Amino acid sequence: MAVLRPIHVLLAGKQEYASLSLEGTALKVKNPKAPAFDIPLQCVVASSFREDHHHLEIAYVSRKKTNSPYAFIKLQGEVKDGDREIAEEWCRAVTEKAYEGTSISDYSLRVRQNRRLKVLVNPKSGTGKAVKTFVTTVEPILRTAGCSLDVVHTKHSGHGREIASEIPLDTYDAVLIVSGDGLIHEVMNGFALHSKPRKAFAIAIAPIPAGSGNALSLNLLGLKDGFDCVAAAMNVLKGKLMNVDVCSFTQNEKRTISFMTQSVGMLADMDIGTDHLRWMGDARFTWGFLRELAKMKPCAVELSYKVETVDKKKMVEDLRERRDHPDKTRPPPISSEAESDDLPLLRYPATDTAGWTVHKEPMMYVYAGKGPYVARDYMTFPVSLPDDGLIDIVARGVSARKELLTSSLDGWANGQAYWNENVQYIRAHAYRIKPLATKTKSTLALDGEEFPLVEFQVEVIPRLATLLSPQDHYAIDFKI
Ligand SMILES: Nc1ncnc2c1ncn2[C@@H]1O[C@H](COP(=O)(O)OP(=O)(O)OP(=O)(O)O)[C@@H](O)[C@H]1O
Repeated sequence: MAVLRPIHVLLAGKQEYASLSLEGTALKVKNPKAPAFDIPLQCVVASSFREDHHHLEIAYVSRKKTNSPYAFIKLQGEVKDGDREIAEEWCRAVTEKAYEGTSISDYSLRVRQNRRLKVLVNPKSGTGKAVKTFVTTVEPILRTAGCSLDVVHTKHSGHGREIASEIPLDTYDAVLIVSGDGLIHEVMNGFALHSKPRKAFAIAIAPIPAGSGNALSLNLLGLKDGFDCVAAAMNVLKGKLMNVDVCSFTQNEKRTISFMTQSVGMLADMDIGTDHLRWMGDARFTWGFLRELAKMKPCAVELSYKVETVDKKKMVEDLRERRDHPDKTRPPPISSEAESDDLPLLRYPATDTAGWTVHKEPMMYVYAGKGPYVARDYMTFPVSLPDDGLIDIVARGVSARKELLTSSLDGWANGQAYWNENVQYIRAHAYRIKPLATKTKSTLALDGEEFPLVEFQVEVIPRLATLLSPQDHYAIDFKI
């Protein structure tokens, strides 16, 4: 493009003009008396020119070092006389290029600039810093990018569900959840109560990690960026729409949406038993695990499942295929036009038992879910796929305390516990849990929230929910 010849700018604090030029997928900034540097276009938030002050601004995010978190930076200066007549068009072209490629052609909902966002901030999540994090870190990025924001601070437990159940359709491009996984669970269950649930689920959800576990954020952004609110804000601006499976959890004929995990046994006790320690951040899970390890209490439940595969090598192969060939292996989106507005009926009524495998031996825990991470350092489902219509189940046999300790804490951090022979890893269409002993108190955790441990069934609703994601698969840090 002709206007994208280099532009010359006197940057703040400098004596000589720097040249800014677009080279490939980056803006190159060359200062006469300082090393040149690149700003990758994918990191550019906005580029603008104010004619009255001849002032140019490039807003972008960058890391100081390879492993440091992202920071939001504004490069500002006065445009040289002679370049001013092209400055406005130059900035517009740079911004346009910075948002190019953020749509994926076969997903009809195009990612747009200036997104319209409903923002839910939970003042009580995690270490209680959600409001401050949003105002100081996230909001400036979104406003600079020209997003429109409708911000609500949740006032009580259940408030997120109420808002989501009445959310107007065709008004927001995404719902931002400045909290942890609990508020995401609420919003999805609010969508399920909406008068047009399928259409509500088509509104993308984007997490801003301000909770303690932040599993969804880890699954979308990876271990390095999963707790980085600047990276999460960039996902809000540039993330692609990713359709993901959710689970339909039925207990006493009541249906609840579970987007992440269900657990019984020691891992549920570890999660629910440390809820009052949210101020500790995710260190609470390690503390809780050690506490449960001291008790070594197996859980007495019957697990039955409609299996797809138990072949661990095959599941790794499927993961590799999905990662290496996302376009070939991604199932087509479910067209909201062709479907009814309602949620699908259950495919597996309680009477359906043919072809189900039943497992009654004592176990330390049963953990089922979608998405590799359940918390930082806890990659429980390393081979999980977002949209295969299946749920991954981990059933941990009873073993010696020492073996459980060494294989778990180390093995979960990098997912290698997957290969442990005491870990049965099942990929299923649906499963059921029936408590066998009524005297031992046991816990059921659904997306990290406590539920009564009475009989329940889980089956997958394929690709019902929509997320914003930098890539259209989970961020996979599992060595395969
Ligand atoms: N104003 C409020 N007062 C009390 N509770 C609230 C309020 N707003 C939301 N909640 C509740 O706070 C709970 C905890 O939030 P959330 O799960 O998002 O954070 P977290 O537990 O710190 O993080 P994570 O689930 O990732 O570990 C949610 O279940 C939600 O219902």
